[in-house]
Amino acid sequence: MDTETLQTIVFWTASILYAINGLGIDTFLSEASSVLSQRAVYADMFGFKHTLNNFNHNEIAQVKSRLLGRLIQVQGVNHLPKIFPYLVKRVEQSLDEQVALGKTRPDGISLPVACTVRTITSRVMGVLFFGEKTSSSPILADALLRHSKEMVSCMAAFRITPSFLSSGRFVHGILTSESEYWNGPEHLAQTLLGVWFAAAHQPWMNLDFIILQLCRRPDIQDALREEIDTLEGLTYDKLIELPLLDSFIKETVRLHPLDILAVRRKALQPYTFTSGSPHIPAGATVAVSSYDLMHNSTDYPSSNDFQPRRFIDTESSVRGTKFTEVSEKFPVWGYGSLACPGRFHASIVMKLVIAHIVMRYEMRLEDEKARTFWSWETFIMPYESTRFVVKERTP
Ligand code: HEM
Repeated sequence: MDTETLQTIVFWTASILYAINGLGIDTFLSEASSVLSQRAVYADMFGFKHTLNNFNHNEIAQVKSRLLGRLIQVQGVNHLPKIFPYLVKRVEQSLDEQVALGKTRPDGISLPVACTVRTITSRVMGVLFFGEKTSSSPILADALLRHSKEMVSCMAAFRITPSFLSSGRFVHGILTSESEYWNGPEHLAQTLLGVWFAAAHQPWMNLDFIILQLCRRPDIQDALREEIDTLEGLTYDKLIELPLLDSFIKETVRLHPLDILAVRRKALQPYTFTSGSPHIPAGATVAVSSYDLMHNSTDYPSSNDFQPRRFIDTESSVRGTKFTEVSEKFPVWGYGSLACPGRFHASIVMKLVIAHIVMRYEMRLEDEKARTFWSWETFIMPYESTRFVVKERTP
């Protein structure tokens, strides 16, 4: 794909999806702000309208519903340095647990990449969401781990279920017996689980691709060790500033985004952009091609090459930009006022997990030829069966 994909019209199973890069994300979002809904996209994608009552799935952008996001982004980030030591403890503990579950081989311990990073990420995020004590309950920890997996299964199921079967009354009636269930604390819990899904689902998949990259590149493992070794004691402030770690993560995510589209918005009414095109019918989804934006050869010279130091060394405009930065050149966090409020949480958890794994183990793929990812619609997903071998480093 290239930037000409702007006017690409992709016919999807039920709705029409337009990839619009030529307008620029700013124009696309500001011009059509009164008719485009982010929430309606996720409601369709995850089937919320079938399972959540009182959920205004066609909302455009109200201050009240953004409150949680604002809290995460402002208050949540302010608290990260204080929570950091508890996160470190949980990473160490869950890494030990996962390694103990691995298969011993003459050259190390073999572990499934996806299951290992998913479990560690979920355990660490659990501390952020529920505190050290509550999140250490094995029942809660397992339920949290299962939740995002089951959400993804529901998402796939609702995409293929005939609409009369997945209608709100049918499924909701079974789940709740049409009671007041969703109006009380359970409604609050459901909202929290919505944010939990946002937090638990994506970081582990990014980490999966990062571990695969590290396995293929022992030189990067060494370079990261050298960088982390320069720190005297791992603190939040020091970890977020490590340039190679940040650039390496950002480059891996640039080349392996989980979705080749970004900033998806559903048109609640028909809309024609002032330039005269494109015309978006009501019910269609509009998005930008993150693939094209992140392969643009002006910002990313030799854009298909993996360059772990790209954001440190390049002469292009992306030099010095950080993983957590929201930009048209890196739209994985979305864009504008609805951009992901949890990106600082995601970044610190990912950095902590990588730092601990590379400092304790050397790693490689169990089978160099194993398939590592598959795609579904516009999504790219890690294979569950890919394994890596970790070997304890000698100090
Ligand atoms: C690598 C990990 C993550 C990625 C790639 C990611 C990406 C995104 C994207 C693309 C959006 C939609 C933005 C838009 O449509 O413009 C979003 C929304 C959101 N994310 Fe994340 N996210 C990640 C981790 C997290 C974490 C750890 C949290 C919570 C601590 C979180 C909480 C949220 C919430 C609450 C929203 C909805 C915001 C709103 O509607 O105002 N995300 N995320």
